[in-house]
Amino acid sequence: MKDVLREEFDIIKQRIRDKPEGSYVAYLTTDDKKTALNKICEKVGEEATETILSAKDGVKDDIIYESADLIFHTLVLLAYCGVEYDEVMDEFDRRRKK
Ligand SMILES: N=c1c2ncn([C@@H]3O[C@H](COP(=O)(O)OP(=O)(O)OP(=O)(O)O)[C@@H](O)[C@H]3O)c2ncn1[C@@H]1O[C@H](COP(=O)(O)O)[C@@H](O)[C@H]1O
Repeated sequence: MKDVLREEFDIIKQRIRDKPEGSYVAYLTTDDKKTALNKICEKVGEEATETILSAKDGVKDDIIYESADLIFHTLVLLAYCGVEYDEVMDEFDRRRKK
């Protein structure tokens, strides 16, 4: 099965590295480290709140849309902090009840 999240993570890393014109990820990550981290964390917090509100409203399409925003910004945070996708997957694997 195609691993869309892994592919997305690789694109995010490429955008952080190359900072192409018009890239949203580049916009979030181009400032000095403290500012960039604040910008990313603010988005993660905002999207978490929107996900919670959508769950409470109970509209499935909104929950999907907002949680995709949350997961996307979490991937940006991980990539910016130098965490590899596989390191998070390994942690899930470690927790899995065998
Ligand atoms: N998956 C995403 C993605 N998900 C969300 N976003 C952006 O995240 C921002 C979310 O901000 P807001 O919540 O304020 O905006 P909103 O969701 O439109 O509005 P509300 O939820 O507030 O109603 C928007 O600007 C979205 O465009 C994304 N921006 C980019 N990607 C992917 O990331 C990769 C790199 O993108 P670029 O860096 O733009 O090249 C590409 O594969 C893109 O498809």
